[in-house]
Amino acid sequence: MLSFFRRKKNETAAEKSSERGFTTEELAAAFPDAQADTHADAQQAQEPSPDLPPRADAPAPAAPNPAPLAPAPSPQVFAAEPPVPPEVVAALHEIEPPVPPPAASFAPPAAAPDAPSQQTISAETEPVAPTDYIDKPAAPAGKQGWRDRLRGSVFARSFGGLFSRNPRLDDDLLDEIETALITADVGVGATTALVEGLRKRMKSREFADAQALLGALRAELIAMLQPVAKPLVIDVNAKPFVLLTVGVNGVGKTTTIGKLAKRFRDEGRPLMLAAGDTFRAAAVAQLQAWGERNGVPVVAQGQNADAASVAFDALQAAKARGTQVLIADTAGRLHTQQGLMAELGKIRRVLGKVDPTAPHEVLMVIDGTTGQNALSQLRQFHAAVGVTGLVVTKLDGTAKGGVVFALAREFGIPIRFAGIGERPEDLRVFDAEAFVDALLPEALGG
Ligand SMILES: Nc1nc2c(ncn2[C@@H]2O[C@H](COP(=O)(O)OP(=O)(O)OP(=O)(O)O)[C@@H](O)[C@H]2O)c(=O)[nH]1
Repeated sequence: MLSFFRRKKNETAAEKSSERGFTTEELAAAFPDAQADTHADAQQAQEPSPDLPPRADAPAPAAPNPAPLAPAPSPQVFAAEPPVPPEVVAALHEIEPPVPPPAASFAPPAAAPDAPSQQTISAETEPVAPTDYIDKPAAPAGKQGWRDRLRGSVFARSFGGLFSRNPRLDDDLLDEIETALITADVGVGATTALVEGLRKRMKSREFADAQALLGALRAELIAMLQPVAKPLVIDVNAKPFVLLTVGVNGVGKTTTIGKLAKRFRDEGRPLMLAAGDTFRAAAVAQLQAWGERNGVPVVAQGQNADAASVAFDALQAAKARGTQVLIADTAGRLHTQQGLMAELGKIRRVLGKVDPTAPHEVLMVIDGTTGQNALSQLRQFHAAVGVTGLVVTKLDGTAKGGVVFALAREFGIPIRFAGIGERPEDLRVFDAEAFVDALLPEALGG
C-alpha cells in the first residue's frame, strides 16, 4: 500500500512538472468504481449516518431522512445561462487570474483544443476500468476497519510497545507517554496538558496500575475529539447545498470529492460537481470521468478557466435543475500564496451572489501525514474563506495521527470525515472513539 501510494504521489508531481496527459490507470486510481457496494452498506450499517439530527450550529434544520429522491440525472449539456448580473461580473473581475480568463459572459476559454466547452456538463473522456483497485479491498466496516488501517501510524506503533517497555506505574511510564504523544504530532501544548493531568491523578493514587492509567489516557483523548466529531448534515432546504472544497496541493481534494459524490449518490441525492480545479488538467478529467461513469453532471470550463466563473456557472445550473448537492472543487494552493488564497474569497463571494447562504459548507481537506504544518494551513485557509468542516485524509500509511488532536484542540472546527484508504468506502464519517481505539493498544478494550 505504502509503495503504491508513494508511486502515485511521485506520478502526480511528475505530471505537474511535465504537464503530460493522465493515464487511464491514474484516473482509475483517483476514482475507482464501487467494486464492493456491500462494503459501503456494511459501513453505513455500523457508522453514524451524515443524516444524523442537525448539530446545534447547523445553519438550518435538516430533514433526518429525506424523502426518496429522483434517480441521479444523466450527464447532459445545459442551455445557455441567463445574462450575468453586473455585480457578479464585478466580483469575477476582483482578482486578476493567473492566466487570461474567459470573458465574464462565460464564453468558452481559448484553451487547448481538447478542453471541454464552457457549458458542457459531463465528460468526454473514455470509460476507465478500475483495475488498480481489484487487489485493494476496502477497510473492514466499523472499528476493525479503523484499526486495520491505522495500525501502521507512528501513534499506534509508539503506544504498541509502551506496555512491554514500561509495565510499571511510575514517572518513566509518563515520560514514555509524553514522548509517544509528541512524536505522533499531538503537539507540545496538548501533550503537556494530557501528561500533567495524568501525573496529578497518579500522585493522588487514582490508578491501580499502568493499565488503569492508559485507560484514563484513552478517555482523555476521546474527550478531546468528541466535540469536533460532528457529521456533515445536508440541509435539504438549501437547494442546492453547496459544498466548497479547499486545501493545499495534493492533499486528496479531488479524490475526496469522488468519494463524497458516491456517498451522496448512494443516499439518492441529486448531485452536481463543479470542476473548479482548473489548474491541474487531470483534476478536471478526474471529475469528468467519475461523472461519466456514475451519471452525475459535471460543470467544467477546462484548464486555466476562472475557478469563480466555474463555481458561478455550476451553482446557476444546479439551481435551475433543483439539484440537492453541489460539490465544487478548487485548485490546491499553498497557504502562503496570498494571491491564490484571496482567490478563494472571491469564489466564496461569487457563490454568494447567486445564493447569499452559499457555500453552506467550506470543507478543508488536510493530509494526515502533514504534521504540525497542518495547523498553519488551517489558520490561513480559515482566515481566507471561513472553514466550517475538515476532512483528514491519508490516515492510513505513514500518518502520525496526532495532528488530529492538535487541530481539534486549537480550532474546534468539526472533523466531518477521515480518509483511511483510497477506495470510496474508505472515507469514513469521523468517529472519535473508533479513531482513538485504532491508535491505542487493543488491550485497552477498544
Ligand atoms: N492512502 C491514501 N491516499 C489518498 C487518500 N486520499 C487521497 N489519496 C491519494 O492522494 C493523492 C492525491 O489526491 P488528489 O485527489 O489528486 O489531491 P488534490 O488535493 O486534488 O491535488 P491537487 O489538485 O494537486 O491539489 C492520490 O494519489 C490519491 O489517491 C487517503 O485517504 N489515503
